[in-house]
Amino acid sequence: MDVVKGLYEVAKQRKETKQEGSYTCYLFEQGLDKILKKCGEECSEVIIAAKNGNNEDTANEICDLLYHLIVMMVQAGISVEEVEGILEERRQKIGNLKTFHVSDHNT
Ligand SMILES: N=c1c2ncn([C@@H]3O[C@H](COP(=O)(O)OP(=O)(O)OP(=O)(O)O)[C@@H](O)[C@H]3O)c2ncn1[C@@H]1O[C@H](COP(=O)(O)O)[C@@H](O)[C@H]1O
Repeated sequence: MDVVKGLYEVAKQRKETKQEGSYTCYLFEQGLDKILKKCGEECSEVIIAAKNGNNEDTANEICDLLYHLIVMMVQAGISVEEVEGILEERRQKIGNLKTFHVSDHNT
């Protein structure tokens, strides 16, 4: 989470203070639609890389996706602590597999 927090802080600073040549500033200038479009695009690239079985490419695409998700979180005002809290709550819970009955599926 430290790397994520560090990246989040940089993105927050970019939103507050314009910086020449900053891709993050460019995203904030373009707005939410552009940021969300990039999240979708990067998500598709993760899927294709994973399908192709190249772990190095997949890891790189995951980093692109994480970065764009962090920019989206800053834009929306969702803190890293908020996400961390939910993950921590879920970590306490085990046996999450929902039981499946054929009769449930047919209704
Ligand atoms: N982690 C990243 C990061 N990951 C990906 N990218 C950029 O995301 C872009 C995605 O590439 P694409 O080809 O999909 O997009 P594009 O064609 O360049 O642009 P558009 O499609 O959005 O118009 C590239 O320009 C990457 O450089 C990132 N840009 C910035 N960061 C972090 O943000 C920090 C601040 O960066 P700046 O805001 O540029 O100073 C950096 O130090 C990094 O830590």
